[in-house]
Amino acid sequence: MPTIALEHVTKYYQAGRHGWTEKQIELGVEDVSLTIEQGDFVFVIGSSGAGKSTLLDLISGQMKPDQGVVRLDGRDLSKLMRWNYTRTTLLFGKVPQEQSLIRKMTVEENLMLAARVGRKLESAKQLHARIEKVIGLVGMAGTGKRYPAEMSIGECRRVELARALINSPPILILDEITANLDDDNIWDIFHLLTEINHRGTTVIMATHASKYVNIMRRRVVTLVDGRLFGDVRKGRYGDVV
Ligand SMILES: Nc1ncnc2c1ncn2[C@@H]1O[C@H](COP(=O)(O)OP(=O)(O)OP(=O)(O)O)[C@@H](O)[C@H]1O
Repeated sequence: MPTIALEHVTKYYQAGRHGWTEKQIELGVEDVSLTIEQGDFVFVIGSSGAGKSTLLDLISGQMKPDQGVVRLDGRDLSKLMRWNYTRTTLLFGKVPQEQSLIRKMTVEENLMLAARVGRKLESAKQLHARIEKVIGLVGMAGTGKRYPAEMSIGECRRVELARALINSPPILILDEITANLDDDNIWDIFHLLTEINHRGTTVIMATHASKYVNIMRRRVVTLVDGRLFGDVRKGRYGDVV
Protein backbone atom coordinates (compact mmCIF):
# COMPACT_ATOMS: atom_id res chain seq x y z
CA MET A 1 0.00 0.00 0.00
CA PRO A 2 1.94 2.97 -1.30
CA THR A 3 3.09 6.23 0.22
CA ILE A 4 3.09 9.02 -2.37
CA ALA A 5 5.89 11.60 -2.18
CA LEU A 6 6.29 14.61 -4.41
CA GLU A 7 9.77 16.12 -4.22
CA HIS A 8 10.16 19.66 -5.62
CA VAL A 9 7.82 18.91 -8.50
CA THR A 10 7.36 21.48 -11.26
CA LYS A 11 5.24 21.18 -14.39
CA TYR A 12 4.99 23.68 -17.25
CA TYR A 13 2.73 23.70 -20.27
CA GLN A 14 3.63 25.07 -23.66
CA ALA A 15 0.60 26.89 -24.96
CA GLY A 16 0.15 28.59 -28.32
CA ARG A 17 2.58 31.16 -29.59
CA HIS A 18 3.79 34.60 -28.61
CA GLY A 19 4.52 36.57 -31.75
CA TRP A 20 6.05 34.39 -34.48
CA THR A 21 8.67 32.41 -32.66
CA GLU A 22 8.27 32.15 -28.91
CA LYS A 23 6.06 29.58 -27.30
CA GLN A 24 4.05 30.78 -24.33
CA ILE A 25 4.92 28.92 -21.13
CA GLU A 26 2.09 28.36 -18.65
CA LEU A 27 2.93 27.26 -15.13
CA GLY A 28 1.02 24.16 -13.99
CA VAL A 29 2.60 23.66 -10.56
CA GLU A 30 5.94 24.82 -9.18
CA ASP A 31 8.28 23.30 -6.59
CA VAL A 32 5.61 21.26 -4.83
CA SER A 33 6.79 18.88 -2.11
CA LEU A 34 4.16 16.77 -0.39
CA THR A 35 3.83 13.36 1.23
CA ILE A 36 0.55 11.44 1.28
CA GLU A 37 0.43 8.31 3.41
CA GLN A 38 -1.73 5.31 2.60
CA GLY A 39 -5.20 5.88 4.03
CA ASP A 40 -5.03 9.69 4.01
CA PHE A 41 -8.08 11.68 2.91
CA VAL A 42 -6.84 14.84 1.20
CA PHE A 43 -8.78 17.75 -0.23
CA VAL A 44 -6.88 19.75 -2.84
CA ILE A 45 -8.27 23.27 -3.02
CA GLY A 46 -7.44 26.51 -4.80
CA SER A 47 -9.02 28.91 -7.23
CA SER A 48 -9.52 28.11 -10.89
CA GLY A 49 -6.14 27.64 -12.58
CA ALA A 50 -4.30 27.13 -9.26
CA GLY A 51 -2.93 23.78 -10.45
CA LYS A 52 -5.26 21.22 -8.84
CA SER A 53 -5.82 19.07 -11.94
CA THR A 54 -2.13 19.27 -12.81
CA LEU A 55 -1.22 18.05 -9.33
CA LEU A 56 -3.65 15.13 -9.59
CA ASP A 57 -2.30 14.16 -13.02
CA LEU A 58 1.26 14.23 -11.66
CA ILE A 59 0.29 12.08 -8.67
CA SER A 60 -1.41 9.47 -10.87
CA GLY A 61 1.49 9.40 -13.33
CA GLN A 62 -0.64 10.65 -16.23
CA MET A 63 1.78 13.54 -16.49
CA LYS A 64 5.54 13.56 -15.95
CA PRO A 65 7.14 16.39 -13.98
CA ASP A 66 9.52 18.74 -15.80
CA GLN A 67 11.52 19.05 -12.60
CA GLY A 68 11.49 17.02 -9.40
CA VAL A 69 10.17 13.53 -8.87
CA VAL A 70 7.00 11.74 -7.80
CA ARG A 71 7.69 8.59 -5.77
CA LEU A 72 5.57 5.63 -4.76
CA ASP A 73 7.11 3.95 -1.73
CA GLY A 74 10.39 5.61 -2.61
CA ARG A 75 10.39 4.51 -6.25
CA ASP A 76 10.24 6.95 -9.15
CA LEU A 77 6.69 6.77 -10.54
CA SER A 78 7.75 7.55 -14.14
CA LYS A 79 10.17 4.61 -14.03
CA LEU A 80 7.51 2.32 -12.54
CA MET A 81 5.20 3.37 -15.40
CA ARG A 82 7.89 2.50 -17.94
CA TRP A 83 8.62 -0.89 -16.40
CA ASN A 84 5.05 -2.02 -15.89
CA TYR A 85 2.47 0.45 -17.14
CA THR A 86 -0.63 -1.68 -16.49
CA ARG A 87 0.34 -2.72 -12.98
CA THR A 88 1.22 0.84 -12.02
CA THR A 89 -1.94 2.42 -13.45
CA LEU A 90 -4.03 -0.16 -11.58
CA LEU A 91 -2.83 1.42 -8.31
CA PHE A 92 -4.92 4.48 -9.15
CA GLY A 93 -8.66 4.77 -9.59
CA LYS A 94 -9.42 8.12 -11.19
CA VAL A 95 -12.50 10.19 -11.90
CA PRO A 96 -11.47 13.04 -14.21
CA GLN A 97 -12.94 16.53 -14.19
CA GLU A 98 -14.83 16.09 -17.45
CA GLN A 99 -17.45 13.37 -17.79
CA SER A 100 -15.68 10.44 -19.32
CA LEU A 101 -18.15 7.57 -19.79
CA ILE A 102 -18.27 6.15 -23.31
CA ARG A 103 -21.65 7.28 -24.59
CA LYS A 104 -22.24 4.39 -26.98
CA MET A 105 -21.71 1.84 -24.21
CA THR A 106 -24.03 0.82 -21.39
CA VAL A 107 -23.04 1.23 -17.75
CA GLU A 108 -22.05 -2.45 -17.65
CA GLU A 109 -19.96 -2.19 -20.82
CA ASN A 110 -18.21 0.93 -19.55
CA LEU A 111 -17.30 -0.88 -16.34
CA MET A 112 -16.31 -4.04 -18.17
CA LEU A 113 -13.77 -2.13 -20.22
CA ALA A 114 -12.02 -0.94 -17.06
CA ALA A 115 -12.49 -4.25 -15.21
CA ARG A 116 -10.69 -6.29 -17.85
CA VAL A 117 -7.45 -4.34 -17.61
CA GLY A 118 -4.75 -6.77 -16.47
CA ARG A 119 -7.19 -9.61 -15.68
CA LYS A 120 -7.00 -12.10 -18.52
CA LEU A 121 -7.81 -15.16 -16.42
CA GLU A 122 -11.06 -14.01 -14.82
CA SER A 123 -14.23 -15.92 -15.72
CA ALA A 124 -17.29 -14.08 -17.10
CA LYS A 125 -19.15 -14.96 -13.89
CA GLN A 126 -16.47 -13.45 -11.66
CA LEU A 127 -16.31 -10.36 -13.86
CA HIS A 128 -20.07 -9.82 -13.66
CA ALA A 129 -20.08 -10.35 -9.91
CA ARG A 130 -17.42 -7.66 -9.53
CA ILE A 131 -19.37 -5.25 -11.72
CA GLU A 132 -22.64 -5.86 -9.87
CA LYS A 133 -20.91 -5.35 -6.52
CA VAL A 134 -19.38 -2.03 -7.47
CA ILE A 135 -22.58 -0.73 -9.13
CA GLY A 136 -24.40 -1.59 -5.90
CA LEU A 137 -21.75 0.15 -3.80
CA VAL A 138 -22.35 3.50 -5.53
CA GLY A 139 -26.13 3.10 -5.22
CA MET A 140 -26.77 2.31 -8.89
CA ALA A 141 -27.92 -1.33 -8.66
CA GLY A 142 -30.07 -2.38 -11.62
CA THR A 143 -28.74 0.26 -14.02
CA GLY A 144 -26.25 -1.94 -15.88
CA LYS A 145 -28.16 -1.83 -19.17
CA ARG A 146 -28.65 1.94 -19.23
CA TYR A 147 -26.71 4.36 -21.41
CA PRO A 148 -25.04 7.54 -20.07
CA ALA A 149 -27.49 9.71 -22.09
CA GLU A 150 -30.37 8.15 -20.11
CA MET A 151 -28.93 9.18 -16.75
CA SER A 152 -28.53 12.41 -14.75
CA ILE A 153 -25.11 14.03 -14.22
CA GLY A 154 -25.13 12.73 -10.63
CA GLU A 155 -25.83 9.17 -11.78
CA CYS A 156 -23.09 9.38 -14.41
CA ARG A 157 -20.63 10.59 -11.75
CA ARG A 158 -21.56 7.61 -9.55
CA VAL A 159 -20.92 5.24 -12.45
CA GLU A 160 -17.57 6.91 -13.04
CA LEU A 161 -16.80 6.40 -9.38
CA ALA A 162 -17.79 2.73 -9.73
CA ARG A 163 -15.46 2.46 -12.71
CA ALA A 164 -12.63 4.01 -10.68
CA LEU A 165 -13.26 1.46 -7.91
CA ILE A 166 -13.69 -1.63 -10.07
CA ASN A 167 -10.12 -2.90 -9.65
CA SER A 168 -9.99 -2.05 -5.92
CA PRO A 169 -7.18 0.49 -6.26
CA PRO A 170 -5.34 1.56 -3.08
CA ILE A 171 -5.48 5.21 -4.26
CA LEU A 172 -8.56 7.07 -5.44
CA ILE A 173 -8.11 10.38 -7.27
CA LEU A 174 -11.15 12.56 -7.89
CA ASP A 175 -11.17 15.80 -9.85
CA GLU A 176 -14.19 17.94 -9.01
CA ILE A 177 -16.47 14.91 -8.79
CA THR A 178 -19.21 16.89 -7.05
CA ALA A 179 -19.32 19.87 -9.44
CA ASN A 180 -22.88 20.60 -10.66
CA LEU A 181 -24.47 18.10 -8.25
CA ASP A 182 -27.23 18.90 -5.79
CA ASP A 183 -26.77 18.67 -2.01
CA ASP A 184 -28.25 15.15 -1.68
CA ASN A 185 -25.97 13.75 -4.34
CA ILE A 186 -22.93 15.47 -2.86
CA TRP A 187 -23.68 14.09 0.62
CA ASP A 188 -24.15 10.59 -0.77
CA ILE A 189 -20.81 10.76 -2.52
CA PHE A 190 -18.96 12.14 0.53
CA HIS A 191 -20.56 9.45 2.70
CA LEU A 192 -19.43 6.77 0.28
CA LEU A 193 -15.91 8.21 0.05
CA THR A 194 -15.65 8.26 3.85
CA GLU A 195 -16.60 4.57 3.94
CA ILE A 196 -14.10 3.71 1.22
CA ASN A 197 -11.41 5.69 3.04
CA HIS A 198 -12.18 3.88 6.32
CA ARG A 199 -11.37 0.63 4.56
CA GLY A 200 -7.85 1.97 3.93
CA THR A 201 -8.10 3.54 0.48
CA THR A 202 -6.26 6.84 0.03
CA VAL A 203 -8.66 9.51 -1.24
CA ILE A 204 -7.29 12.62 -2.98
CA MET A 205 -9.94 15.00 -4.13
CA ALA A 206 -9.79 18.38 -5.89
CA THR A 207 -12.85 20.37 -5.00
CA HIS A 208 -14.49 23.79 -4.77
CA ALA A 209 -17.15 22.43 -2.36
CA SER A 210 -16.11 24.63 0.59
CA LYS A 211 -19.15 23.80 2.73
CA TYR A 212 -18.38 20.08 2.66
CA VAL A 213 -14.64 20.54 3.18
CA ASN A 214 -15.44 22.52 6.33
CA ILE A 215 -17.76 19.85 7.67
CA MET A 216 -15.51 16.90 6.85
CA ARG A 217 -12.39 18.37 8.57
CA ARG A 218 -9.84 16.30 6.69
CA ARG A 219 -6.39 17.21 5.43
CA VAL A 220 -6.58 20.30 3.20
CA VAL A 221 -3.82 21.05 0.69
CA THR A 222 -4.09 24.57 -0.78
CA LEU A 223 -2.54 25.66 -4.06
CA VAL A 224 -2.11 29.29 -5.09
CA ASP A 225 -0.74 30.06 -8.56
CA GLY A 226 0.76 26.58 -8.81
CA ARG A 227 2.56 26.69 -5.48
CA LEU A 228 1.79 24.81 -2.29
CA PHE A 229 0.36 27.47 -0.01
CA GLY A 230 -1.02 25.42 2.85
CA ASP A 231 -1.20 21.84 4.13
CA VAL A 232 -3.40 21.49 7.19
CA ARG A 233 -4.53 18.34 9.00
CA LYS A 234 -8.24 18.53 9.94
CA GLY A 235 -8.35 21.69 7.88
CA ARG A 236 -11.04 24.01 6.67
CA TYR A 237 -11.54 25.71 3.33
CA GLY A 238 -9.37 28.81 3.39
CA ASP A 239 -7.06 27.66 6.25
CA VAL A 240 -3.39 28.23 5.56
CA VAL A 241 -0.31 27.54 7.60
N1 LIG B 1 -3.15 21.80 -21.60
C1 LIG B 1 -2.76 22.98 -21.11
N2 LIG B 1 -2.11 23.86 -21.90
C2 LIG B 1 -1.69 25.03 -21.41
N3 LIG B 1 -1.86 25.43 -20.15
C3 LIG B 1 -2.51 24.60 -19.32
C4 LIG B 1 -3.01 23.33 -19.75
N4 LIG B 1 -3.61 22.72 -18.71
C5 LIG B 1 -3.50 23.57 -17.67
N5 LIG B 1 -2.86 24.70 -18.04
C6 LIG B 1 -2.56 25.85 -17.19
O1 LIG B 1 -1.96 25.40 -15.98
C7 LIG B 1 -2.49 26.10 -14.87
C8 LIG B 1 -3.09 25.11 -13.87
O2 LIG B 1 -4.22 24.49 -14.50
P1 LIG B 1 -5.08 23.38 -13.76
O3 LIG B 1 -6.07 22.87 -14.75
O4 LIG B 1 -4.16 22.40 -13.14
O5 LIG B 1 -5.80 24.24 -12.63
P2 LIG B 1 -7.05 23.86 -11.71
O6 LIG B 1 -6.72 24.38 -10.35
O7 LIG B 1 -7.37 22.43 -11.84
O8 LIG B 1 -8.21 24.75 -12.36
P3 LIG B 1 -9.81 24.48 -12.39
O9 LIG B 1 -10.32 24.64 -10.98
O10 LIG B 1 -10.30 25.56 -13.29
O11 LIG B 1 -10.01 23.11 -12.95
C9 LIG B 1 -3.48 27.12 -15.43
O12 LIG B 1 -2.83 28.36 -15.57
C10 LIG B 1 -3.84 26.57 -16.78
O13 LIG B 1 -4.14 27.61 -17.68
